[in-house]
Amino acid sequence: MTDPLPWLAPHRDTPFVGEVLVPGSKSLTNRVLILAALGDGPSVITRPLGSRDTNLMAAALTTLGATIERDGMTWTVTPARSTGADPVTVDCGLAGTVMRFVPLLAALGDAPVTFDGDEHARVRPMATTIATLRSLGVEVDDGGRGALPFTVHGSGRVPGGTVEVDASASSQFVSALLLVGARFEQGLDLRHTGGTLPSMPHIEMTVAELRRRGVRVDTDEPARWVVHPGTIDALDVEIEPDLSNAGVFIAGALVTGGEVRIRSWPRDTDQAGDAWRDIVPAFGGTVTPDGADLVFAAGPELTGVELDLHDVGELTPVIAAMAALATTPSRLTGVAHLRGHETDRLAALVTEINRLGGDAEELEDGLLIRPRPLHGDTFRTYDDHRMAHAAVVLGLRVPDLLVENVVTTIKTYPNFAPVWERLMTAPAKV
Ligand SMILES: O=C(O)C1=C[C@@H](OP(=O)(O)O)[C@@H](O)[C@H](O)C1
Ligand SMILES: C=C(OP(=O)(O)O)C(=O)O
Repeated sequence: MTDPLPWLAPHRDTPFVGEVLVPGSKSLTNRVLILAALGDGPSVITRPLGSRDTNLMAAALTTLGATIERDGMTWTVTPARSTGADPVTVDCGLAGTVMRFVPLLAALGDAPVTFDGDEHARVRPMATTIATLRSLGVEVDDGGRGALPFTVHGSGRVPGGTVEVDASASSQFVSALLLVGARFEQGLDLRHTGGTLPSMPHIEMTVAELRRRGVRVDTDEPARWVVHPGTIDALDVEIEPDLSNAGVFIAGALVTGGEVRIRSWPRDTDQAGDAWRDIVPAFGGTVTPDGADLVFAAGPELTGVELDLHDVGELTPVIAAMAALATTPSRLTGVAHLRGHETDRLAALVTEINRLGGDAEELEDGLLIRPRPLHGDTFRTYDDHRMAHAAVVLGLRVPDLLVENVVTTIKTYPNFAPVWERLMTAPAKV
């Protein structure tokens, strides 16, 4: 879905003071959907995220034989009784979790499954998925491209055992294997062999969700995971609010000198977005628990930051927007792998911040941002929801900023633009 007309981002000269309950977590919803589809009985998911990425995941699992009944904010997932053998196609859109996780499930079935996605999905790193499947003895026809589209020819069983992956381009290659490892005949003994491993909280989330469903996962050695073969228990769960997406509202409060209450912030969570509790003080702001909520408030000055974002790379675009509006320079490192995200986020952020008159520079593994007065222009979003989030944060302080294709935010946040407009155009509270 694309918007033909650029959207004028709300701008304000007064502090934004408000509260928001963000929709459910993408990463949790898509893991819980997969584990429910592999479970030993039906599972009920409450407050799932209903966005493009999770709808694509639900459609993919349905294509592979699961049944998903939706009743408002409750989805009931019944695993496939038996999979057919007729060829089927899965649309991955631009969703990393669909393109990396679902091919491993396809390997467990009998039907040839062809995976494809958006134009840009065809350049996202997928060679590790293809190599992994082949090392597990699964036939993959990729026409020699090492990328989407490709067809997985499952044979109904995967012996499993020892597997080595280089997941330096994405933690999702590890999570994909862990999610299905218990269903391999010998389980899985997985080692990451690459130099760096990004997004560790996302891998920890995968392990935690497996353990909650009775799967034995040993993590005694760094970069090694042993998943014991066995069943995956069905489990009814409620999905936590998406803390990464909460970041755009937190940034809105910080760049306007205001305050935002994020409702129902989970006290104990595996989400990468929990890192906002540490990032906000680095920008000079404060974080105060209040009942089930967290209140994030601006400090006297929005100071620049030196942050290694290796573990929480998906927060980078919004942090970069805040950095461009700060009073001192910022250095963001540890995120070379962002070049393989929805777009090359390092190049995109430099181009778009500098289009507004900013001074951003690409580093080998991150960004250097020196604040400068910015002017309005059309901020390109490259079909990347988080580039749109960066744009609207900048628009709060930069007049006449137009956001190209703001609707791209439906990837992880239905209705984002109207919600943002309503909150950000509300009168200042006194
Ligand atoms: O497993 C997941 O749910 C995710 C893992 C991370 O991917 P990378 O390790 O590729 O950054 C993250 O950035 C992405 O938004 C979601
Ligand atoms: C990198 C992201 O998404 P994906 O799951 O498509 O990799 C993201 O949401 O920032």
